[in-house]
Amino acid sequence: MQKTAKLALADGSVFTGTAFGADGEVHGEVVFNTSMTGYQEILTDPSYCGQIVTMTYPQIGNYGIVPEDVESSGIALQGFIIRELCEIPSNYRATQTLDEYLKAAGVIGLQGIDTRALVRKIRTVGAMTGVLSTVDLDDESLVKKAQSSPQLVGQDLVSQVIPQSACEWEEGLSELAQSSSTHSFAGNTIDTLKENEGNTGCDYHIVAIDYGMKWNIARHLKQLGCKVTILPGNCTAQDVLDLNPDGVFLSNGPGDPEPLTYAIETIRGLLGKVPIFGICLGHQLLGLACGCKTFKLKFGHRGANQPVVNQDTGQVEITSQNHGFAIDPDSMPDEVEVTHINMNDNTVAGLRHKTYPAFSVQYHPEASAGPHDSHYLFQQFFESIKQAQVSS
Ligand SMILES: NC(=O)CC[C@H](N)C(=O)O
Repeated sequence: MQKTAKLALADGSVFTGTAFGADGEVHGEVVFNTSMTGYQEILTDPSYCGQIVTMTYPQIGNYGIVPEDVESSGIALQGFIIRELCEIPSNYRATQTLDEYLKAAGVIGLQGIDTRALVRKIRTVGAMTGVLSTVDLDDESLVKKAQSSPQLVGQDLVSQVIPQSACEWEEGLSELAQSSSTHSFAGNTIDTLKENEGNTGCDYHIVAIDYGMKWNIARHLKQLGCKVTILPGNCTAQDVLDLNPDGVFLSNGPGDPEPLTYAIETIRGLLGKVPIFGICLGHQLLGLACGCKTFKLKFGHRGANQPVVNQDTGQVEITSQNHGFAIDPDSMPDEVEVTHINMNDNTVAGLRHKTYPAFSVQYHPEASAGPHDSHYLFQQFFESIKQAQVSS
């Protein structure tokens, strides 16, 4: 029997559809993702903590759930909204349907609403707080709850998703990921790249500071030959330096970067002492540590086809993105320069410190899901480590 679920937004609108996944009630910032594939990677990306995610692609669930494709140990997002659930997936790798997966994880799903109308509203009004419920179906009550639920700005959501302790990361890319990555390396496999380009990270010890890291980043670093030590996002600069790393990686993560003063302080303590590479939240935190400011975008960038232009080469990369905040270019101190720009709205998509070996991007070179155009950034990180070692 079909069960009703409702989404109410803080602006007073209510969307009524059919429930799938778990029962209950949640609140969160309602955002949308335009990727045609990758719902499993989106569900398990810890950066969505505190958010209710709507997919714009009309049918979701077609290839089921594959245990080895997860980006973290669980689902951090609050709720999942789609136009239509595919109930009979077709994929030899799948072990579960999307419905079964969300039920087991206790995550509420809503299907059968006009997701295009919802996305147009978010684009017009901006990302809003919403309440998703299968238990309270009273419109007025739900709208009131949406209006009184906390906003995402100003909250520290990282503390909800960071690992409890340090660990060594041992997993490389899956065989399938390795073979599909070959396209993006101009016909080279990762192994031939290692042989041809010499030191592509082999033997480097990378400390990855985990603010809610997508596992495919660690898989890439491992696959490229690094020893990868993961430290929780609340570590100190001394914790990192005690491990004597060759390079430090700053991960993606959820929510507003500005309240994360402990992370910003740690990065300040590392700048100039060790080469740094940051992705997404890691990029925003590096910027803040260098003296930049961040601001909230109207509705963010979440999808797998965001065009970014590299200011050094003039080349355009098609990138995977998931963020709601960005670096304010007017706040940049002289020591920092913009390296990449998002071509949809000219926001800052990459930066570099002019004197210290430290750079970062607002998007996801590890893809998962998405194109592999930006994989070269891992090589760039290794190059900056090599140069730092030569000149020291
Ligand atoms: N994927 C991420 O790291 C997201 C960064 C940050 N939480 C934002 O929304 O902008």
